[in-house]
Amino acid sequence: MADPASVAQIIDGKAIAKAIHQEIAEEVAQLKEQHGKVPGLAVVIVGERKDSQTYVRMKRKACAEVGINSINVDLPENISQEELLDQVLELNENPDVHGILVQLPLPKHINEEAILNAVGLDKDVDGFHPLNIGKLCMKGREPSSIPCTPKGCIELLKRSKIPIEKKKAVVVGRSNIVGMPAALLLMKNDATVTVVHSRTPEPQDIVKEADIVIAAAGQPQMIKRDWIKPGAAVIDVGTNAVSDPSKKLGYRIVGDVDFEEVKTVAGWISPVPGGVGPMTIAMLLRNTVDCAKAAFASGA
Ligand SMILES: Nc1nc2c(c(=O)[nH]1)N[C@@H](CN(C=O)c1ccc(C(=O)N[C@@H](CCC(=O)O)C(=O)O)cc1)CN2
Repeated sequence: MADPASVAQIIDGKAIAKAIHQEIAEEVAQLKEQHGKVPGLAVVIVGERKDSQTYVRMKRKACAEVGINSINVDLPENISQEELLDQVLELNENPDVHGILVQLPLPKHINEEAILNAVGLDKDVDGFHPLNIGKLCMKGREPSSIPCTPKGCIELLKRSKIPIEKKKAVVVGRSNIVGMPAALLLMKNDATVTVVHSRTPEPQDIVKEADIVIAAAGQPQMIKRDWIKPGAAVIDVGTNAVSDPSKKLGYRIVGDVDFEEVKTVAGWISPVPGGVGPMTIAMLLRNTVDCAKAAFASGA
């Protein structure tokens, strides 16, 4: 039985995201008053993947709730590379669109890199354009947008008053959309950062040294109690569906962290669901409003 005195503080991502939605709704109302127009986000989805459909529905609903105009672009699975590219180029030219989000993953026959490179820098609300990622790598450079999930992780730490500067941070996973940019962002915030991945020998020995752990490996409940330094902050990015016949859908979502075990040793822990996921969407709204503000300021 866990000692209740040693149970971690739960980082309530849902509540933090709700507060951010409220802040954004107020900003959008002000923009409408000042400029007579609201930010517009094009949410592009290709195909029928159930998980992507769910995330896109959540993004469109969040836009509606805060007053952002969501421009829905639903495309068939068999769309060609050229047709998709044309859609993105058209959105780049549309003055009512301030942000373009192409839901990932794309079908296998589409060259993801070519599509993400085509999103205009000033509308890159996902922060996946190579120039934005390049600027994230460099000292003294500011990307126009920062990828939503890693930005959400940092926001969770900051709003929970967890110090980052001078701390040892370990990122588990090196994906383009989470692990790699999360490591860069932690470094920008003056943490000392190590990345462990599927080819790292004995990753638990490295994770055990961390004051801050960002788990983004895509491996259900991989991180156990004995991987974690007592008092560490553990941010779980995993969204893994595991079979659970007792659930209506036949599965449930778990993170990369064994929550029940790790909460008995960590100082802070973000749950799944209700941790980083809602922050991904809150940061998308944030990036959209920031892109719109830059466009309005430039007279667009
Ligand atoms: N273009 C992009 N594609 C993808 C991104 C992204 O940032 N940009 N990230 C992921 C998926 N994702 C957003 O698209 C995302 C994942 C999870 C959640 C979320 O709120 N999850 C809930 C649980 C939901 C459930 O029960 O299924 C939670 O954690 O509480 C939001 C967004 C891949 N693609």
